[in-house]
Amino acid sequence: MKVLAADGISPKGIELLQKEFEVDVRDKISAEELLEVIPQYDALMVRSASKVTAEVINRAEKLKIIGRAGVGVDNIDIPAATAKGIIVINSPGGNTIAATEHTMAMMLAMSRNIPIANETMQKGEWNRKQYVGVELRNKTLGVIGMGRIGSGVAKRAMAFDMNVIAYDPYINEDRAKDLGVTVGTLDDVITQSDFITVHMPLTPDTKGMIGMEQMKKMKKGVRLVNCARGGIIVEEDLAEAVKQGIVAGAAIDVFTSEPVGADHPLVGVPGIVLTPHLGASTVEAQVGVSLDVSEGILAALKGEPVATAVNMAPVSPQVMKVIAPYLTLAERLGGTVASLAEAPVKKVEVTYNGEITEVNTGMLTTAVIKGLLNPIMENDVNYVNAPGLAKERGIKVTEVKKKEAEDFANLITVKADIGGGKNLTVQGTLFGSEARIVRINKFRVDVDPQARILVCPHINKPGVIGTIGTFLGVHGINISGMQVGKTEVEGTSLMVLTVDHDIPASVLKDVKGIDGIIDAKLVNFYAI
Ligand SMILES: NC(=O)c1ccc[n+]([C@@H]2O[C@H](COP(=O)([O-])OP(=O)(O)OC[C@H]3O[C@@H](n4cnc5c(N)ncnc54)[C@H](O)[C@@H]3O)[C@@H](O)[C@H]2O)c1
Ligand SMILES: O=C(O)CC[C@@H](O)C(=O)O
Repeated sequence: MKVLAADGISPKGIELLQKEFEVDVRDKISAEELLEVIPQYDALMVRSASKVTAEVINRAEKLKIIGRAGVGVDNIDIPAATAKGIIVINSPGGNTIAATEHTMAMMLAMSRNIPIANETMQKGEWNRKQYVGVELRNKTLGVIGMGRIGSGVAKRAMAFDMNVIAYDPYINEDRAKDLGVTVGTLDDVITQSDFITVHMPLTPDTKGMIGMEQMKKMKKGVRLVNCARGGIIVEEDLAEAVKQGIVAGAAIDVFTSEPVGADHPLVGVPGIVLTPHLGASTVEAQVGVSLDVSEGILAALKGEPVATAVNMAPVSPQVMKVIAPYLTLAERLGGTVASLAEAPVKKVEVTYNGEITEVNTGMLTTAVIKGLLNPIMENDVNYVNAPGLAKERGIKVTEVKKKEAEDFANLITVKADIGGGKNLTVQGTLFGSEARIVRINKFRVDVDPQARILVCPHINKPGVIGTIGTFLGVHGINISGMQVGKTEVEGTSLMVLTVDHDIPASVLKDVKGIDGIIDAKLVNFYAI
């Protein structure tokens, strides 16, 4: 498999990927070049420079995952990726400290005139009177967006003896109070703050949130900081407000359109400090984000779920710890159902019993659907596209949770409605860390869902098992394991043979013709 690492990704993550995959590193790649080369790649890693548009995504032929070495995924067309079943991951925390510290650096640099003082001194000037600054102590800092970076900035600002007032419509008020932050409305922040810093993504709600109208309501001498996304503060309005003295100063790291040239409205305005999107540019953060996305890409290319996928329901690390051991089992139960079903599955009910019901099992249900669809779909089915594909095919999926354990501490039951009043049920559990299928329809079994299994309901009479063994042997198919159902149902039993070789359709047809064999279905776990 091939990975393209664009935009100057730190070598640490690339080294990790190179152990398993071929990695092409293109620190600078134009939009045209990206379009041209994308069909070759299974995974793409970018920072903020490359725009992964719908056109790039639709041109991709093998792409399975896009890794954003950073937080903001606004340079990736997520709906286009989701529609194609491409996982998009980011590094939600890898550069938090870097961006937090950059915000503090910008706030201090702006309030103490450091950039201009340095610039003039480098020219041999000694201007002490001209560059008198203001202190942070006892000032009110308004934080808009109290997520990872906003909270980090608030905490640090309090160490500078600032009062912090925050606005975030989705804020966890208890956490804000624990931090010692006052929670207010947007208007409170705008009218009461001496410094205002924004830390939210660029969305239709946040775009242009701070323009001339808001700036005119602000305290005289207010200073603004934007290390989040260009466009949250209207650039032309900010330039004008600083020129007119409505706003005393600004420190801006991010821009509506990057890179920025000398013609940008904020360039050359005295009182405005600019940096070229350096918020995440520390050695530590670049190593962090590079490792985060590389680990995600490694997992995704092995078909494992990635907790940092942004186009899937988020799964917390705590929940992931509980459900991770069951993912393969769930997928194999789905695959077993697909292989045993005589007709298209119309409905799937996944029932969870036992302790596992205490966490969100949504991802396990997706794993069941992934396993159910993978053997029958041309294209790869993954955690991103499985729910949508099931819906497209009219398969209704429901989840049931029963806290009480049955015979096993935890049990997953997949019941499929295959129409005509017929159902198919497969149950599985974990014995330690080992997956086991413990029931197929009414038959109690103990099957290791590995390699290939041949599932044969048969009449419980002498000679049937021997005949099938000899028949497969004649066709060069070795049996490496065998299980006969522990229950007999109306004179029938279930035989599950682990076979070392694929069974051609013609041989399978003949197996079905053996006296006493009711049916024979191959479950090939390599294809699930
Ligand atoms: N300059 C850089 O290099 C750099 C580096 C890292 C992150 N960032 C950017 O910083 C921003 C914040 O990153 P984070 O990691 O703290 O994200 P986060 O997801 O932890 O926090 C974002 C916060 O914004 C809040 N929010 C959303 N809509 C809002 C609205 N309408 N009004 C107020 N608050 C709103 C959310 O509730 C959330 O708490 C992102 O845009 C990210 O891309 C920039
Ligand atoms: O890649 C970068 O350096 C910028 C990253 C930053 O904007 C982010 O959203 O994480």
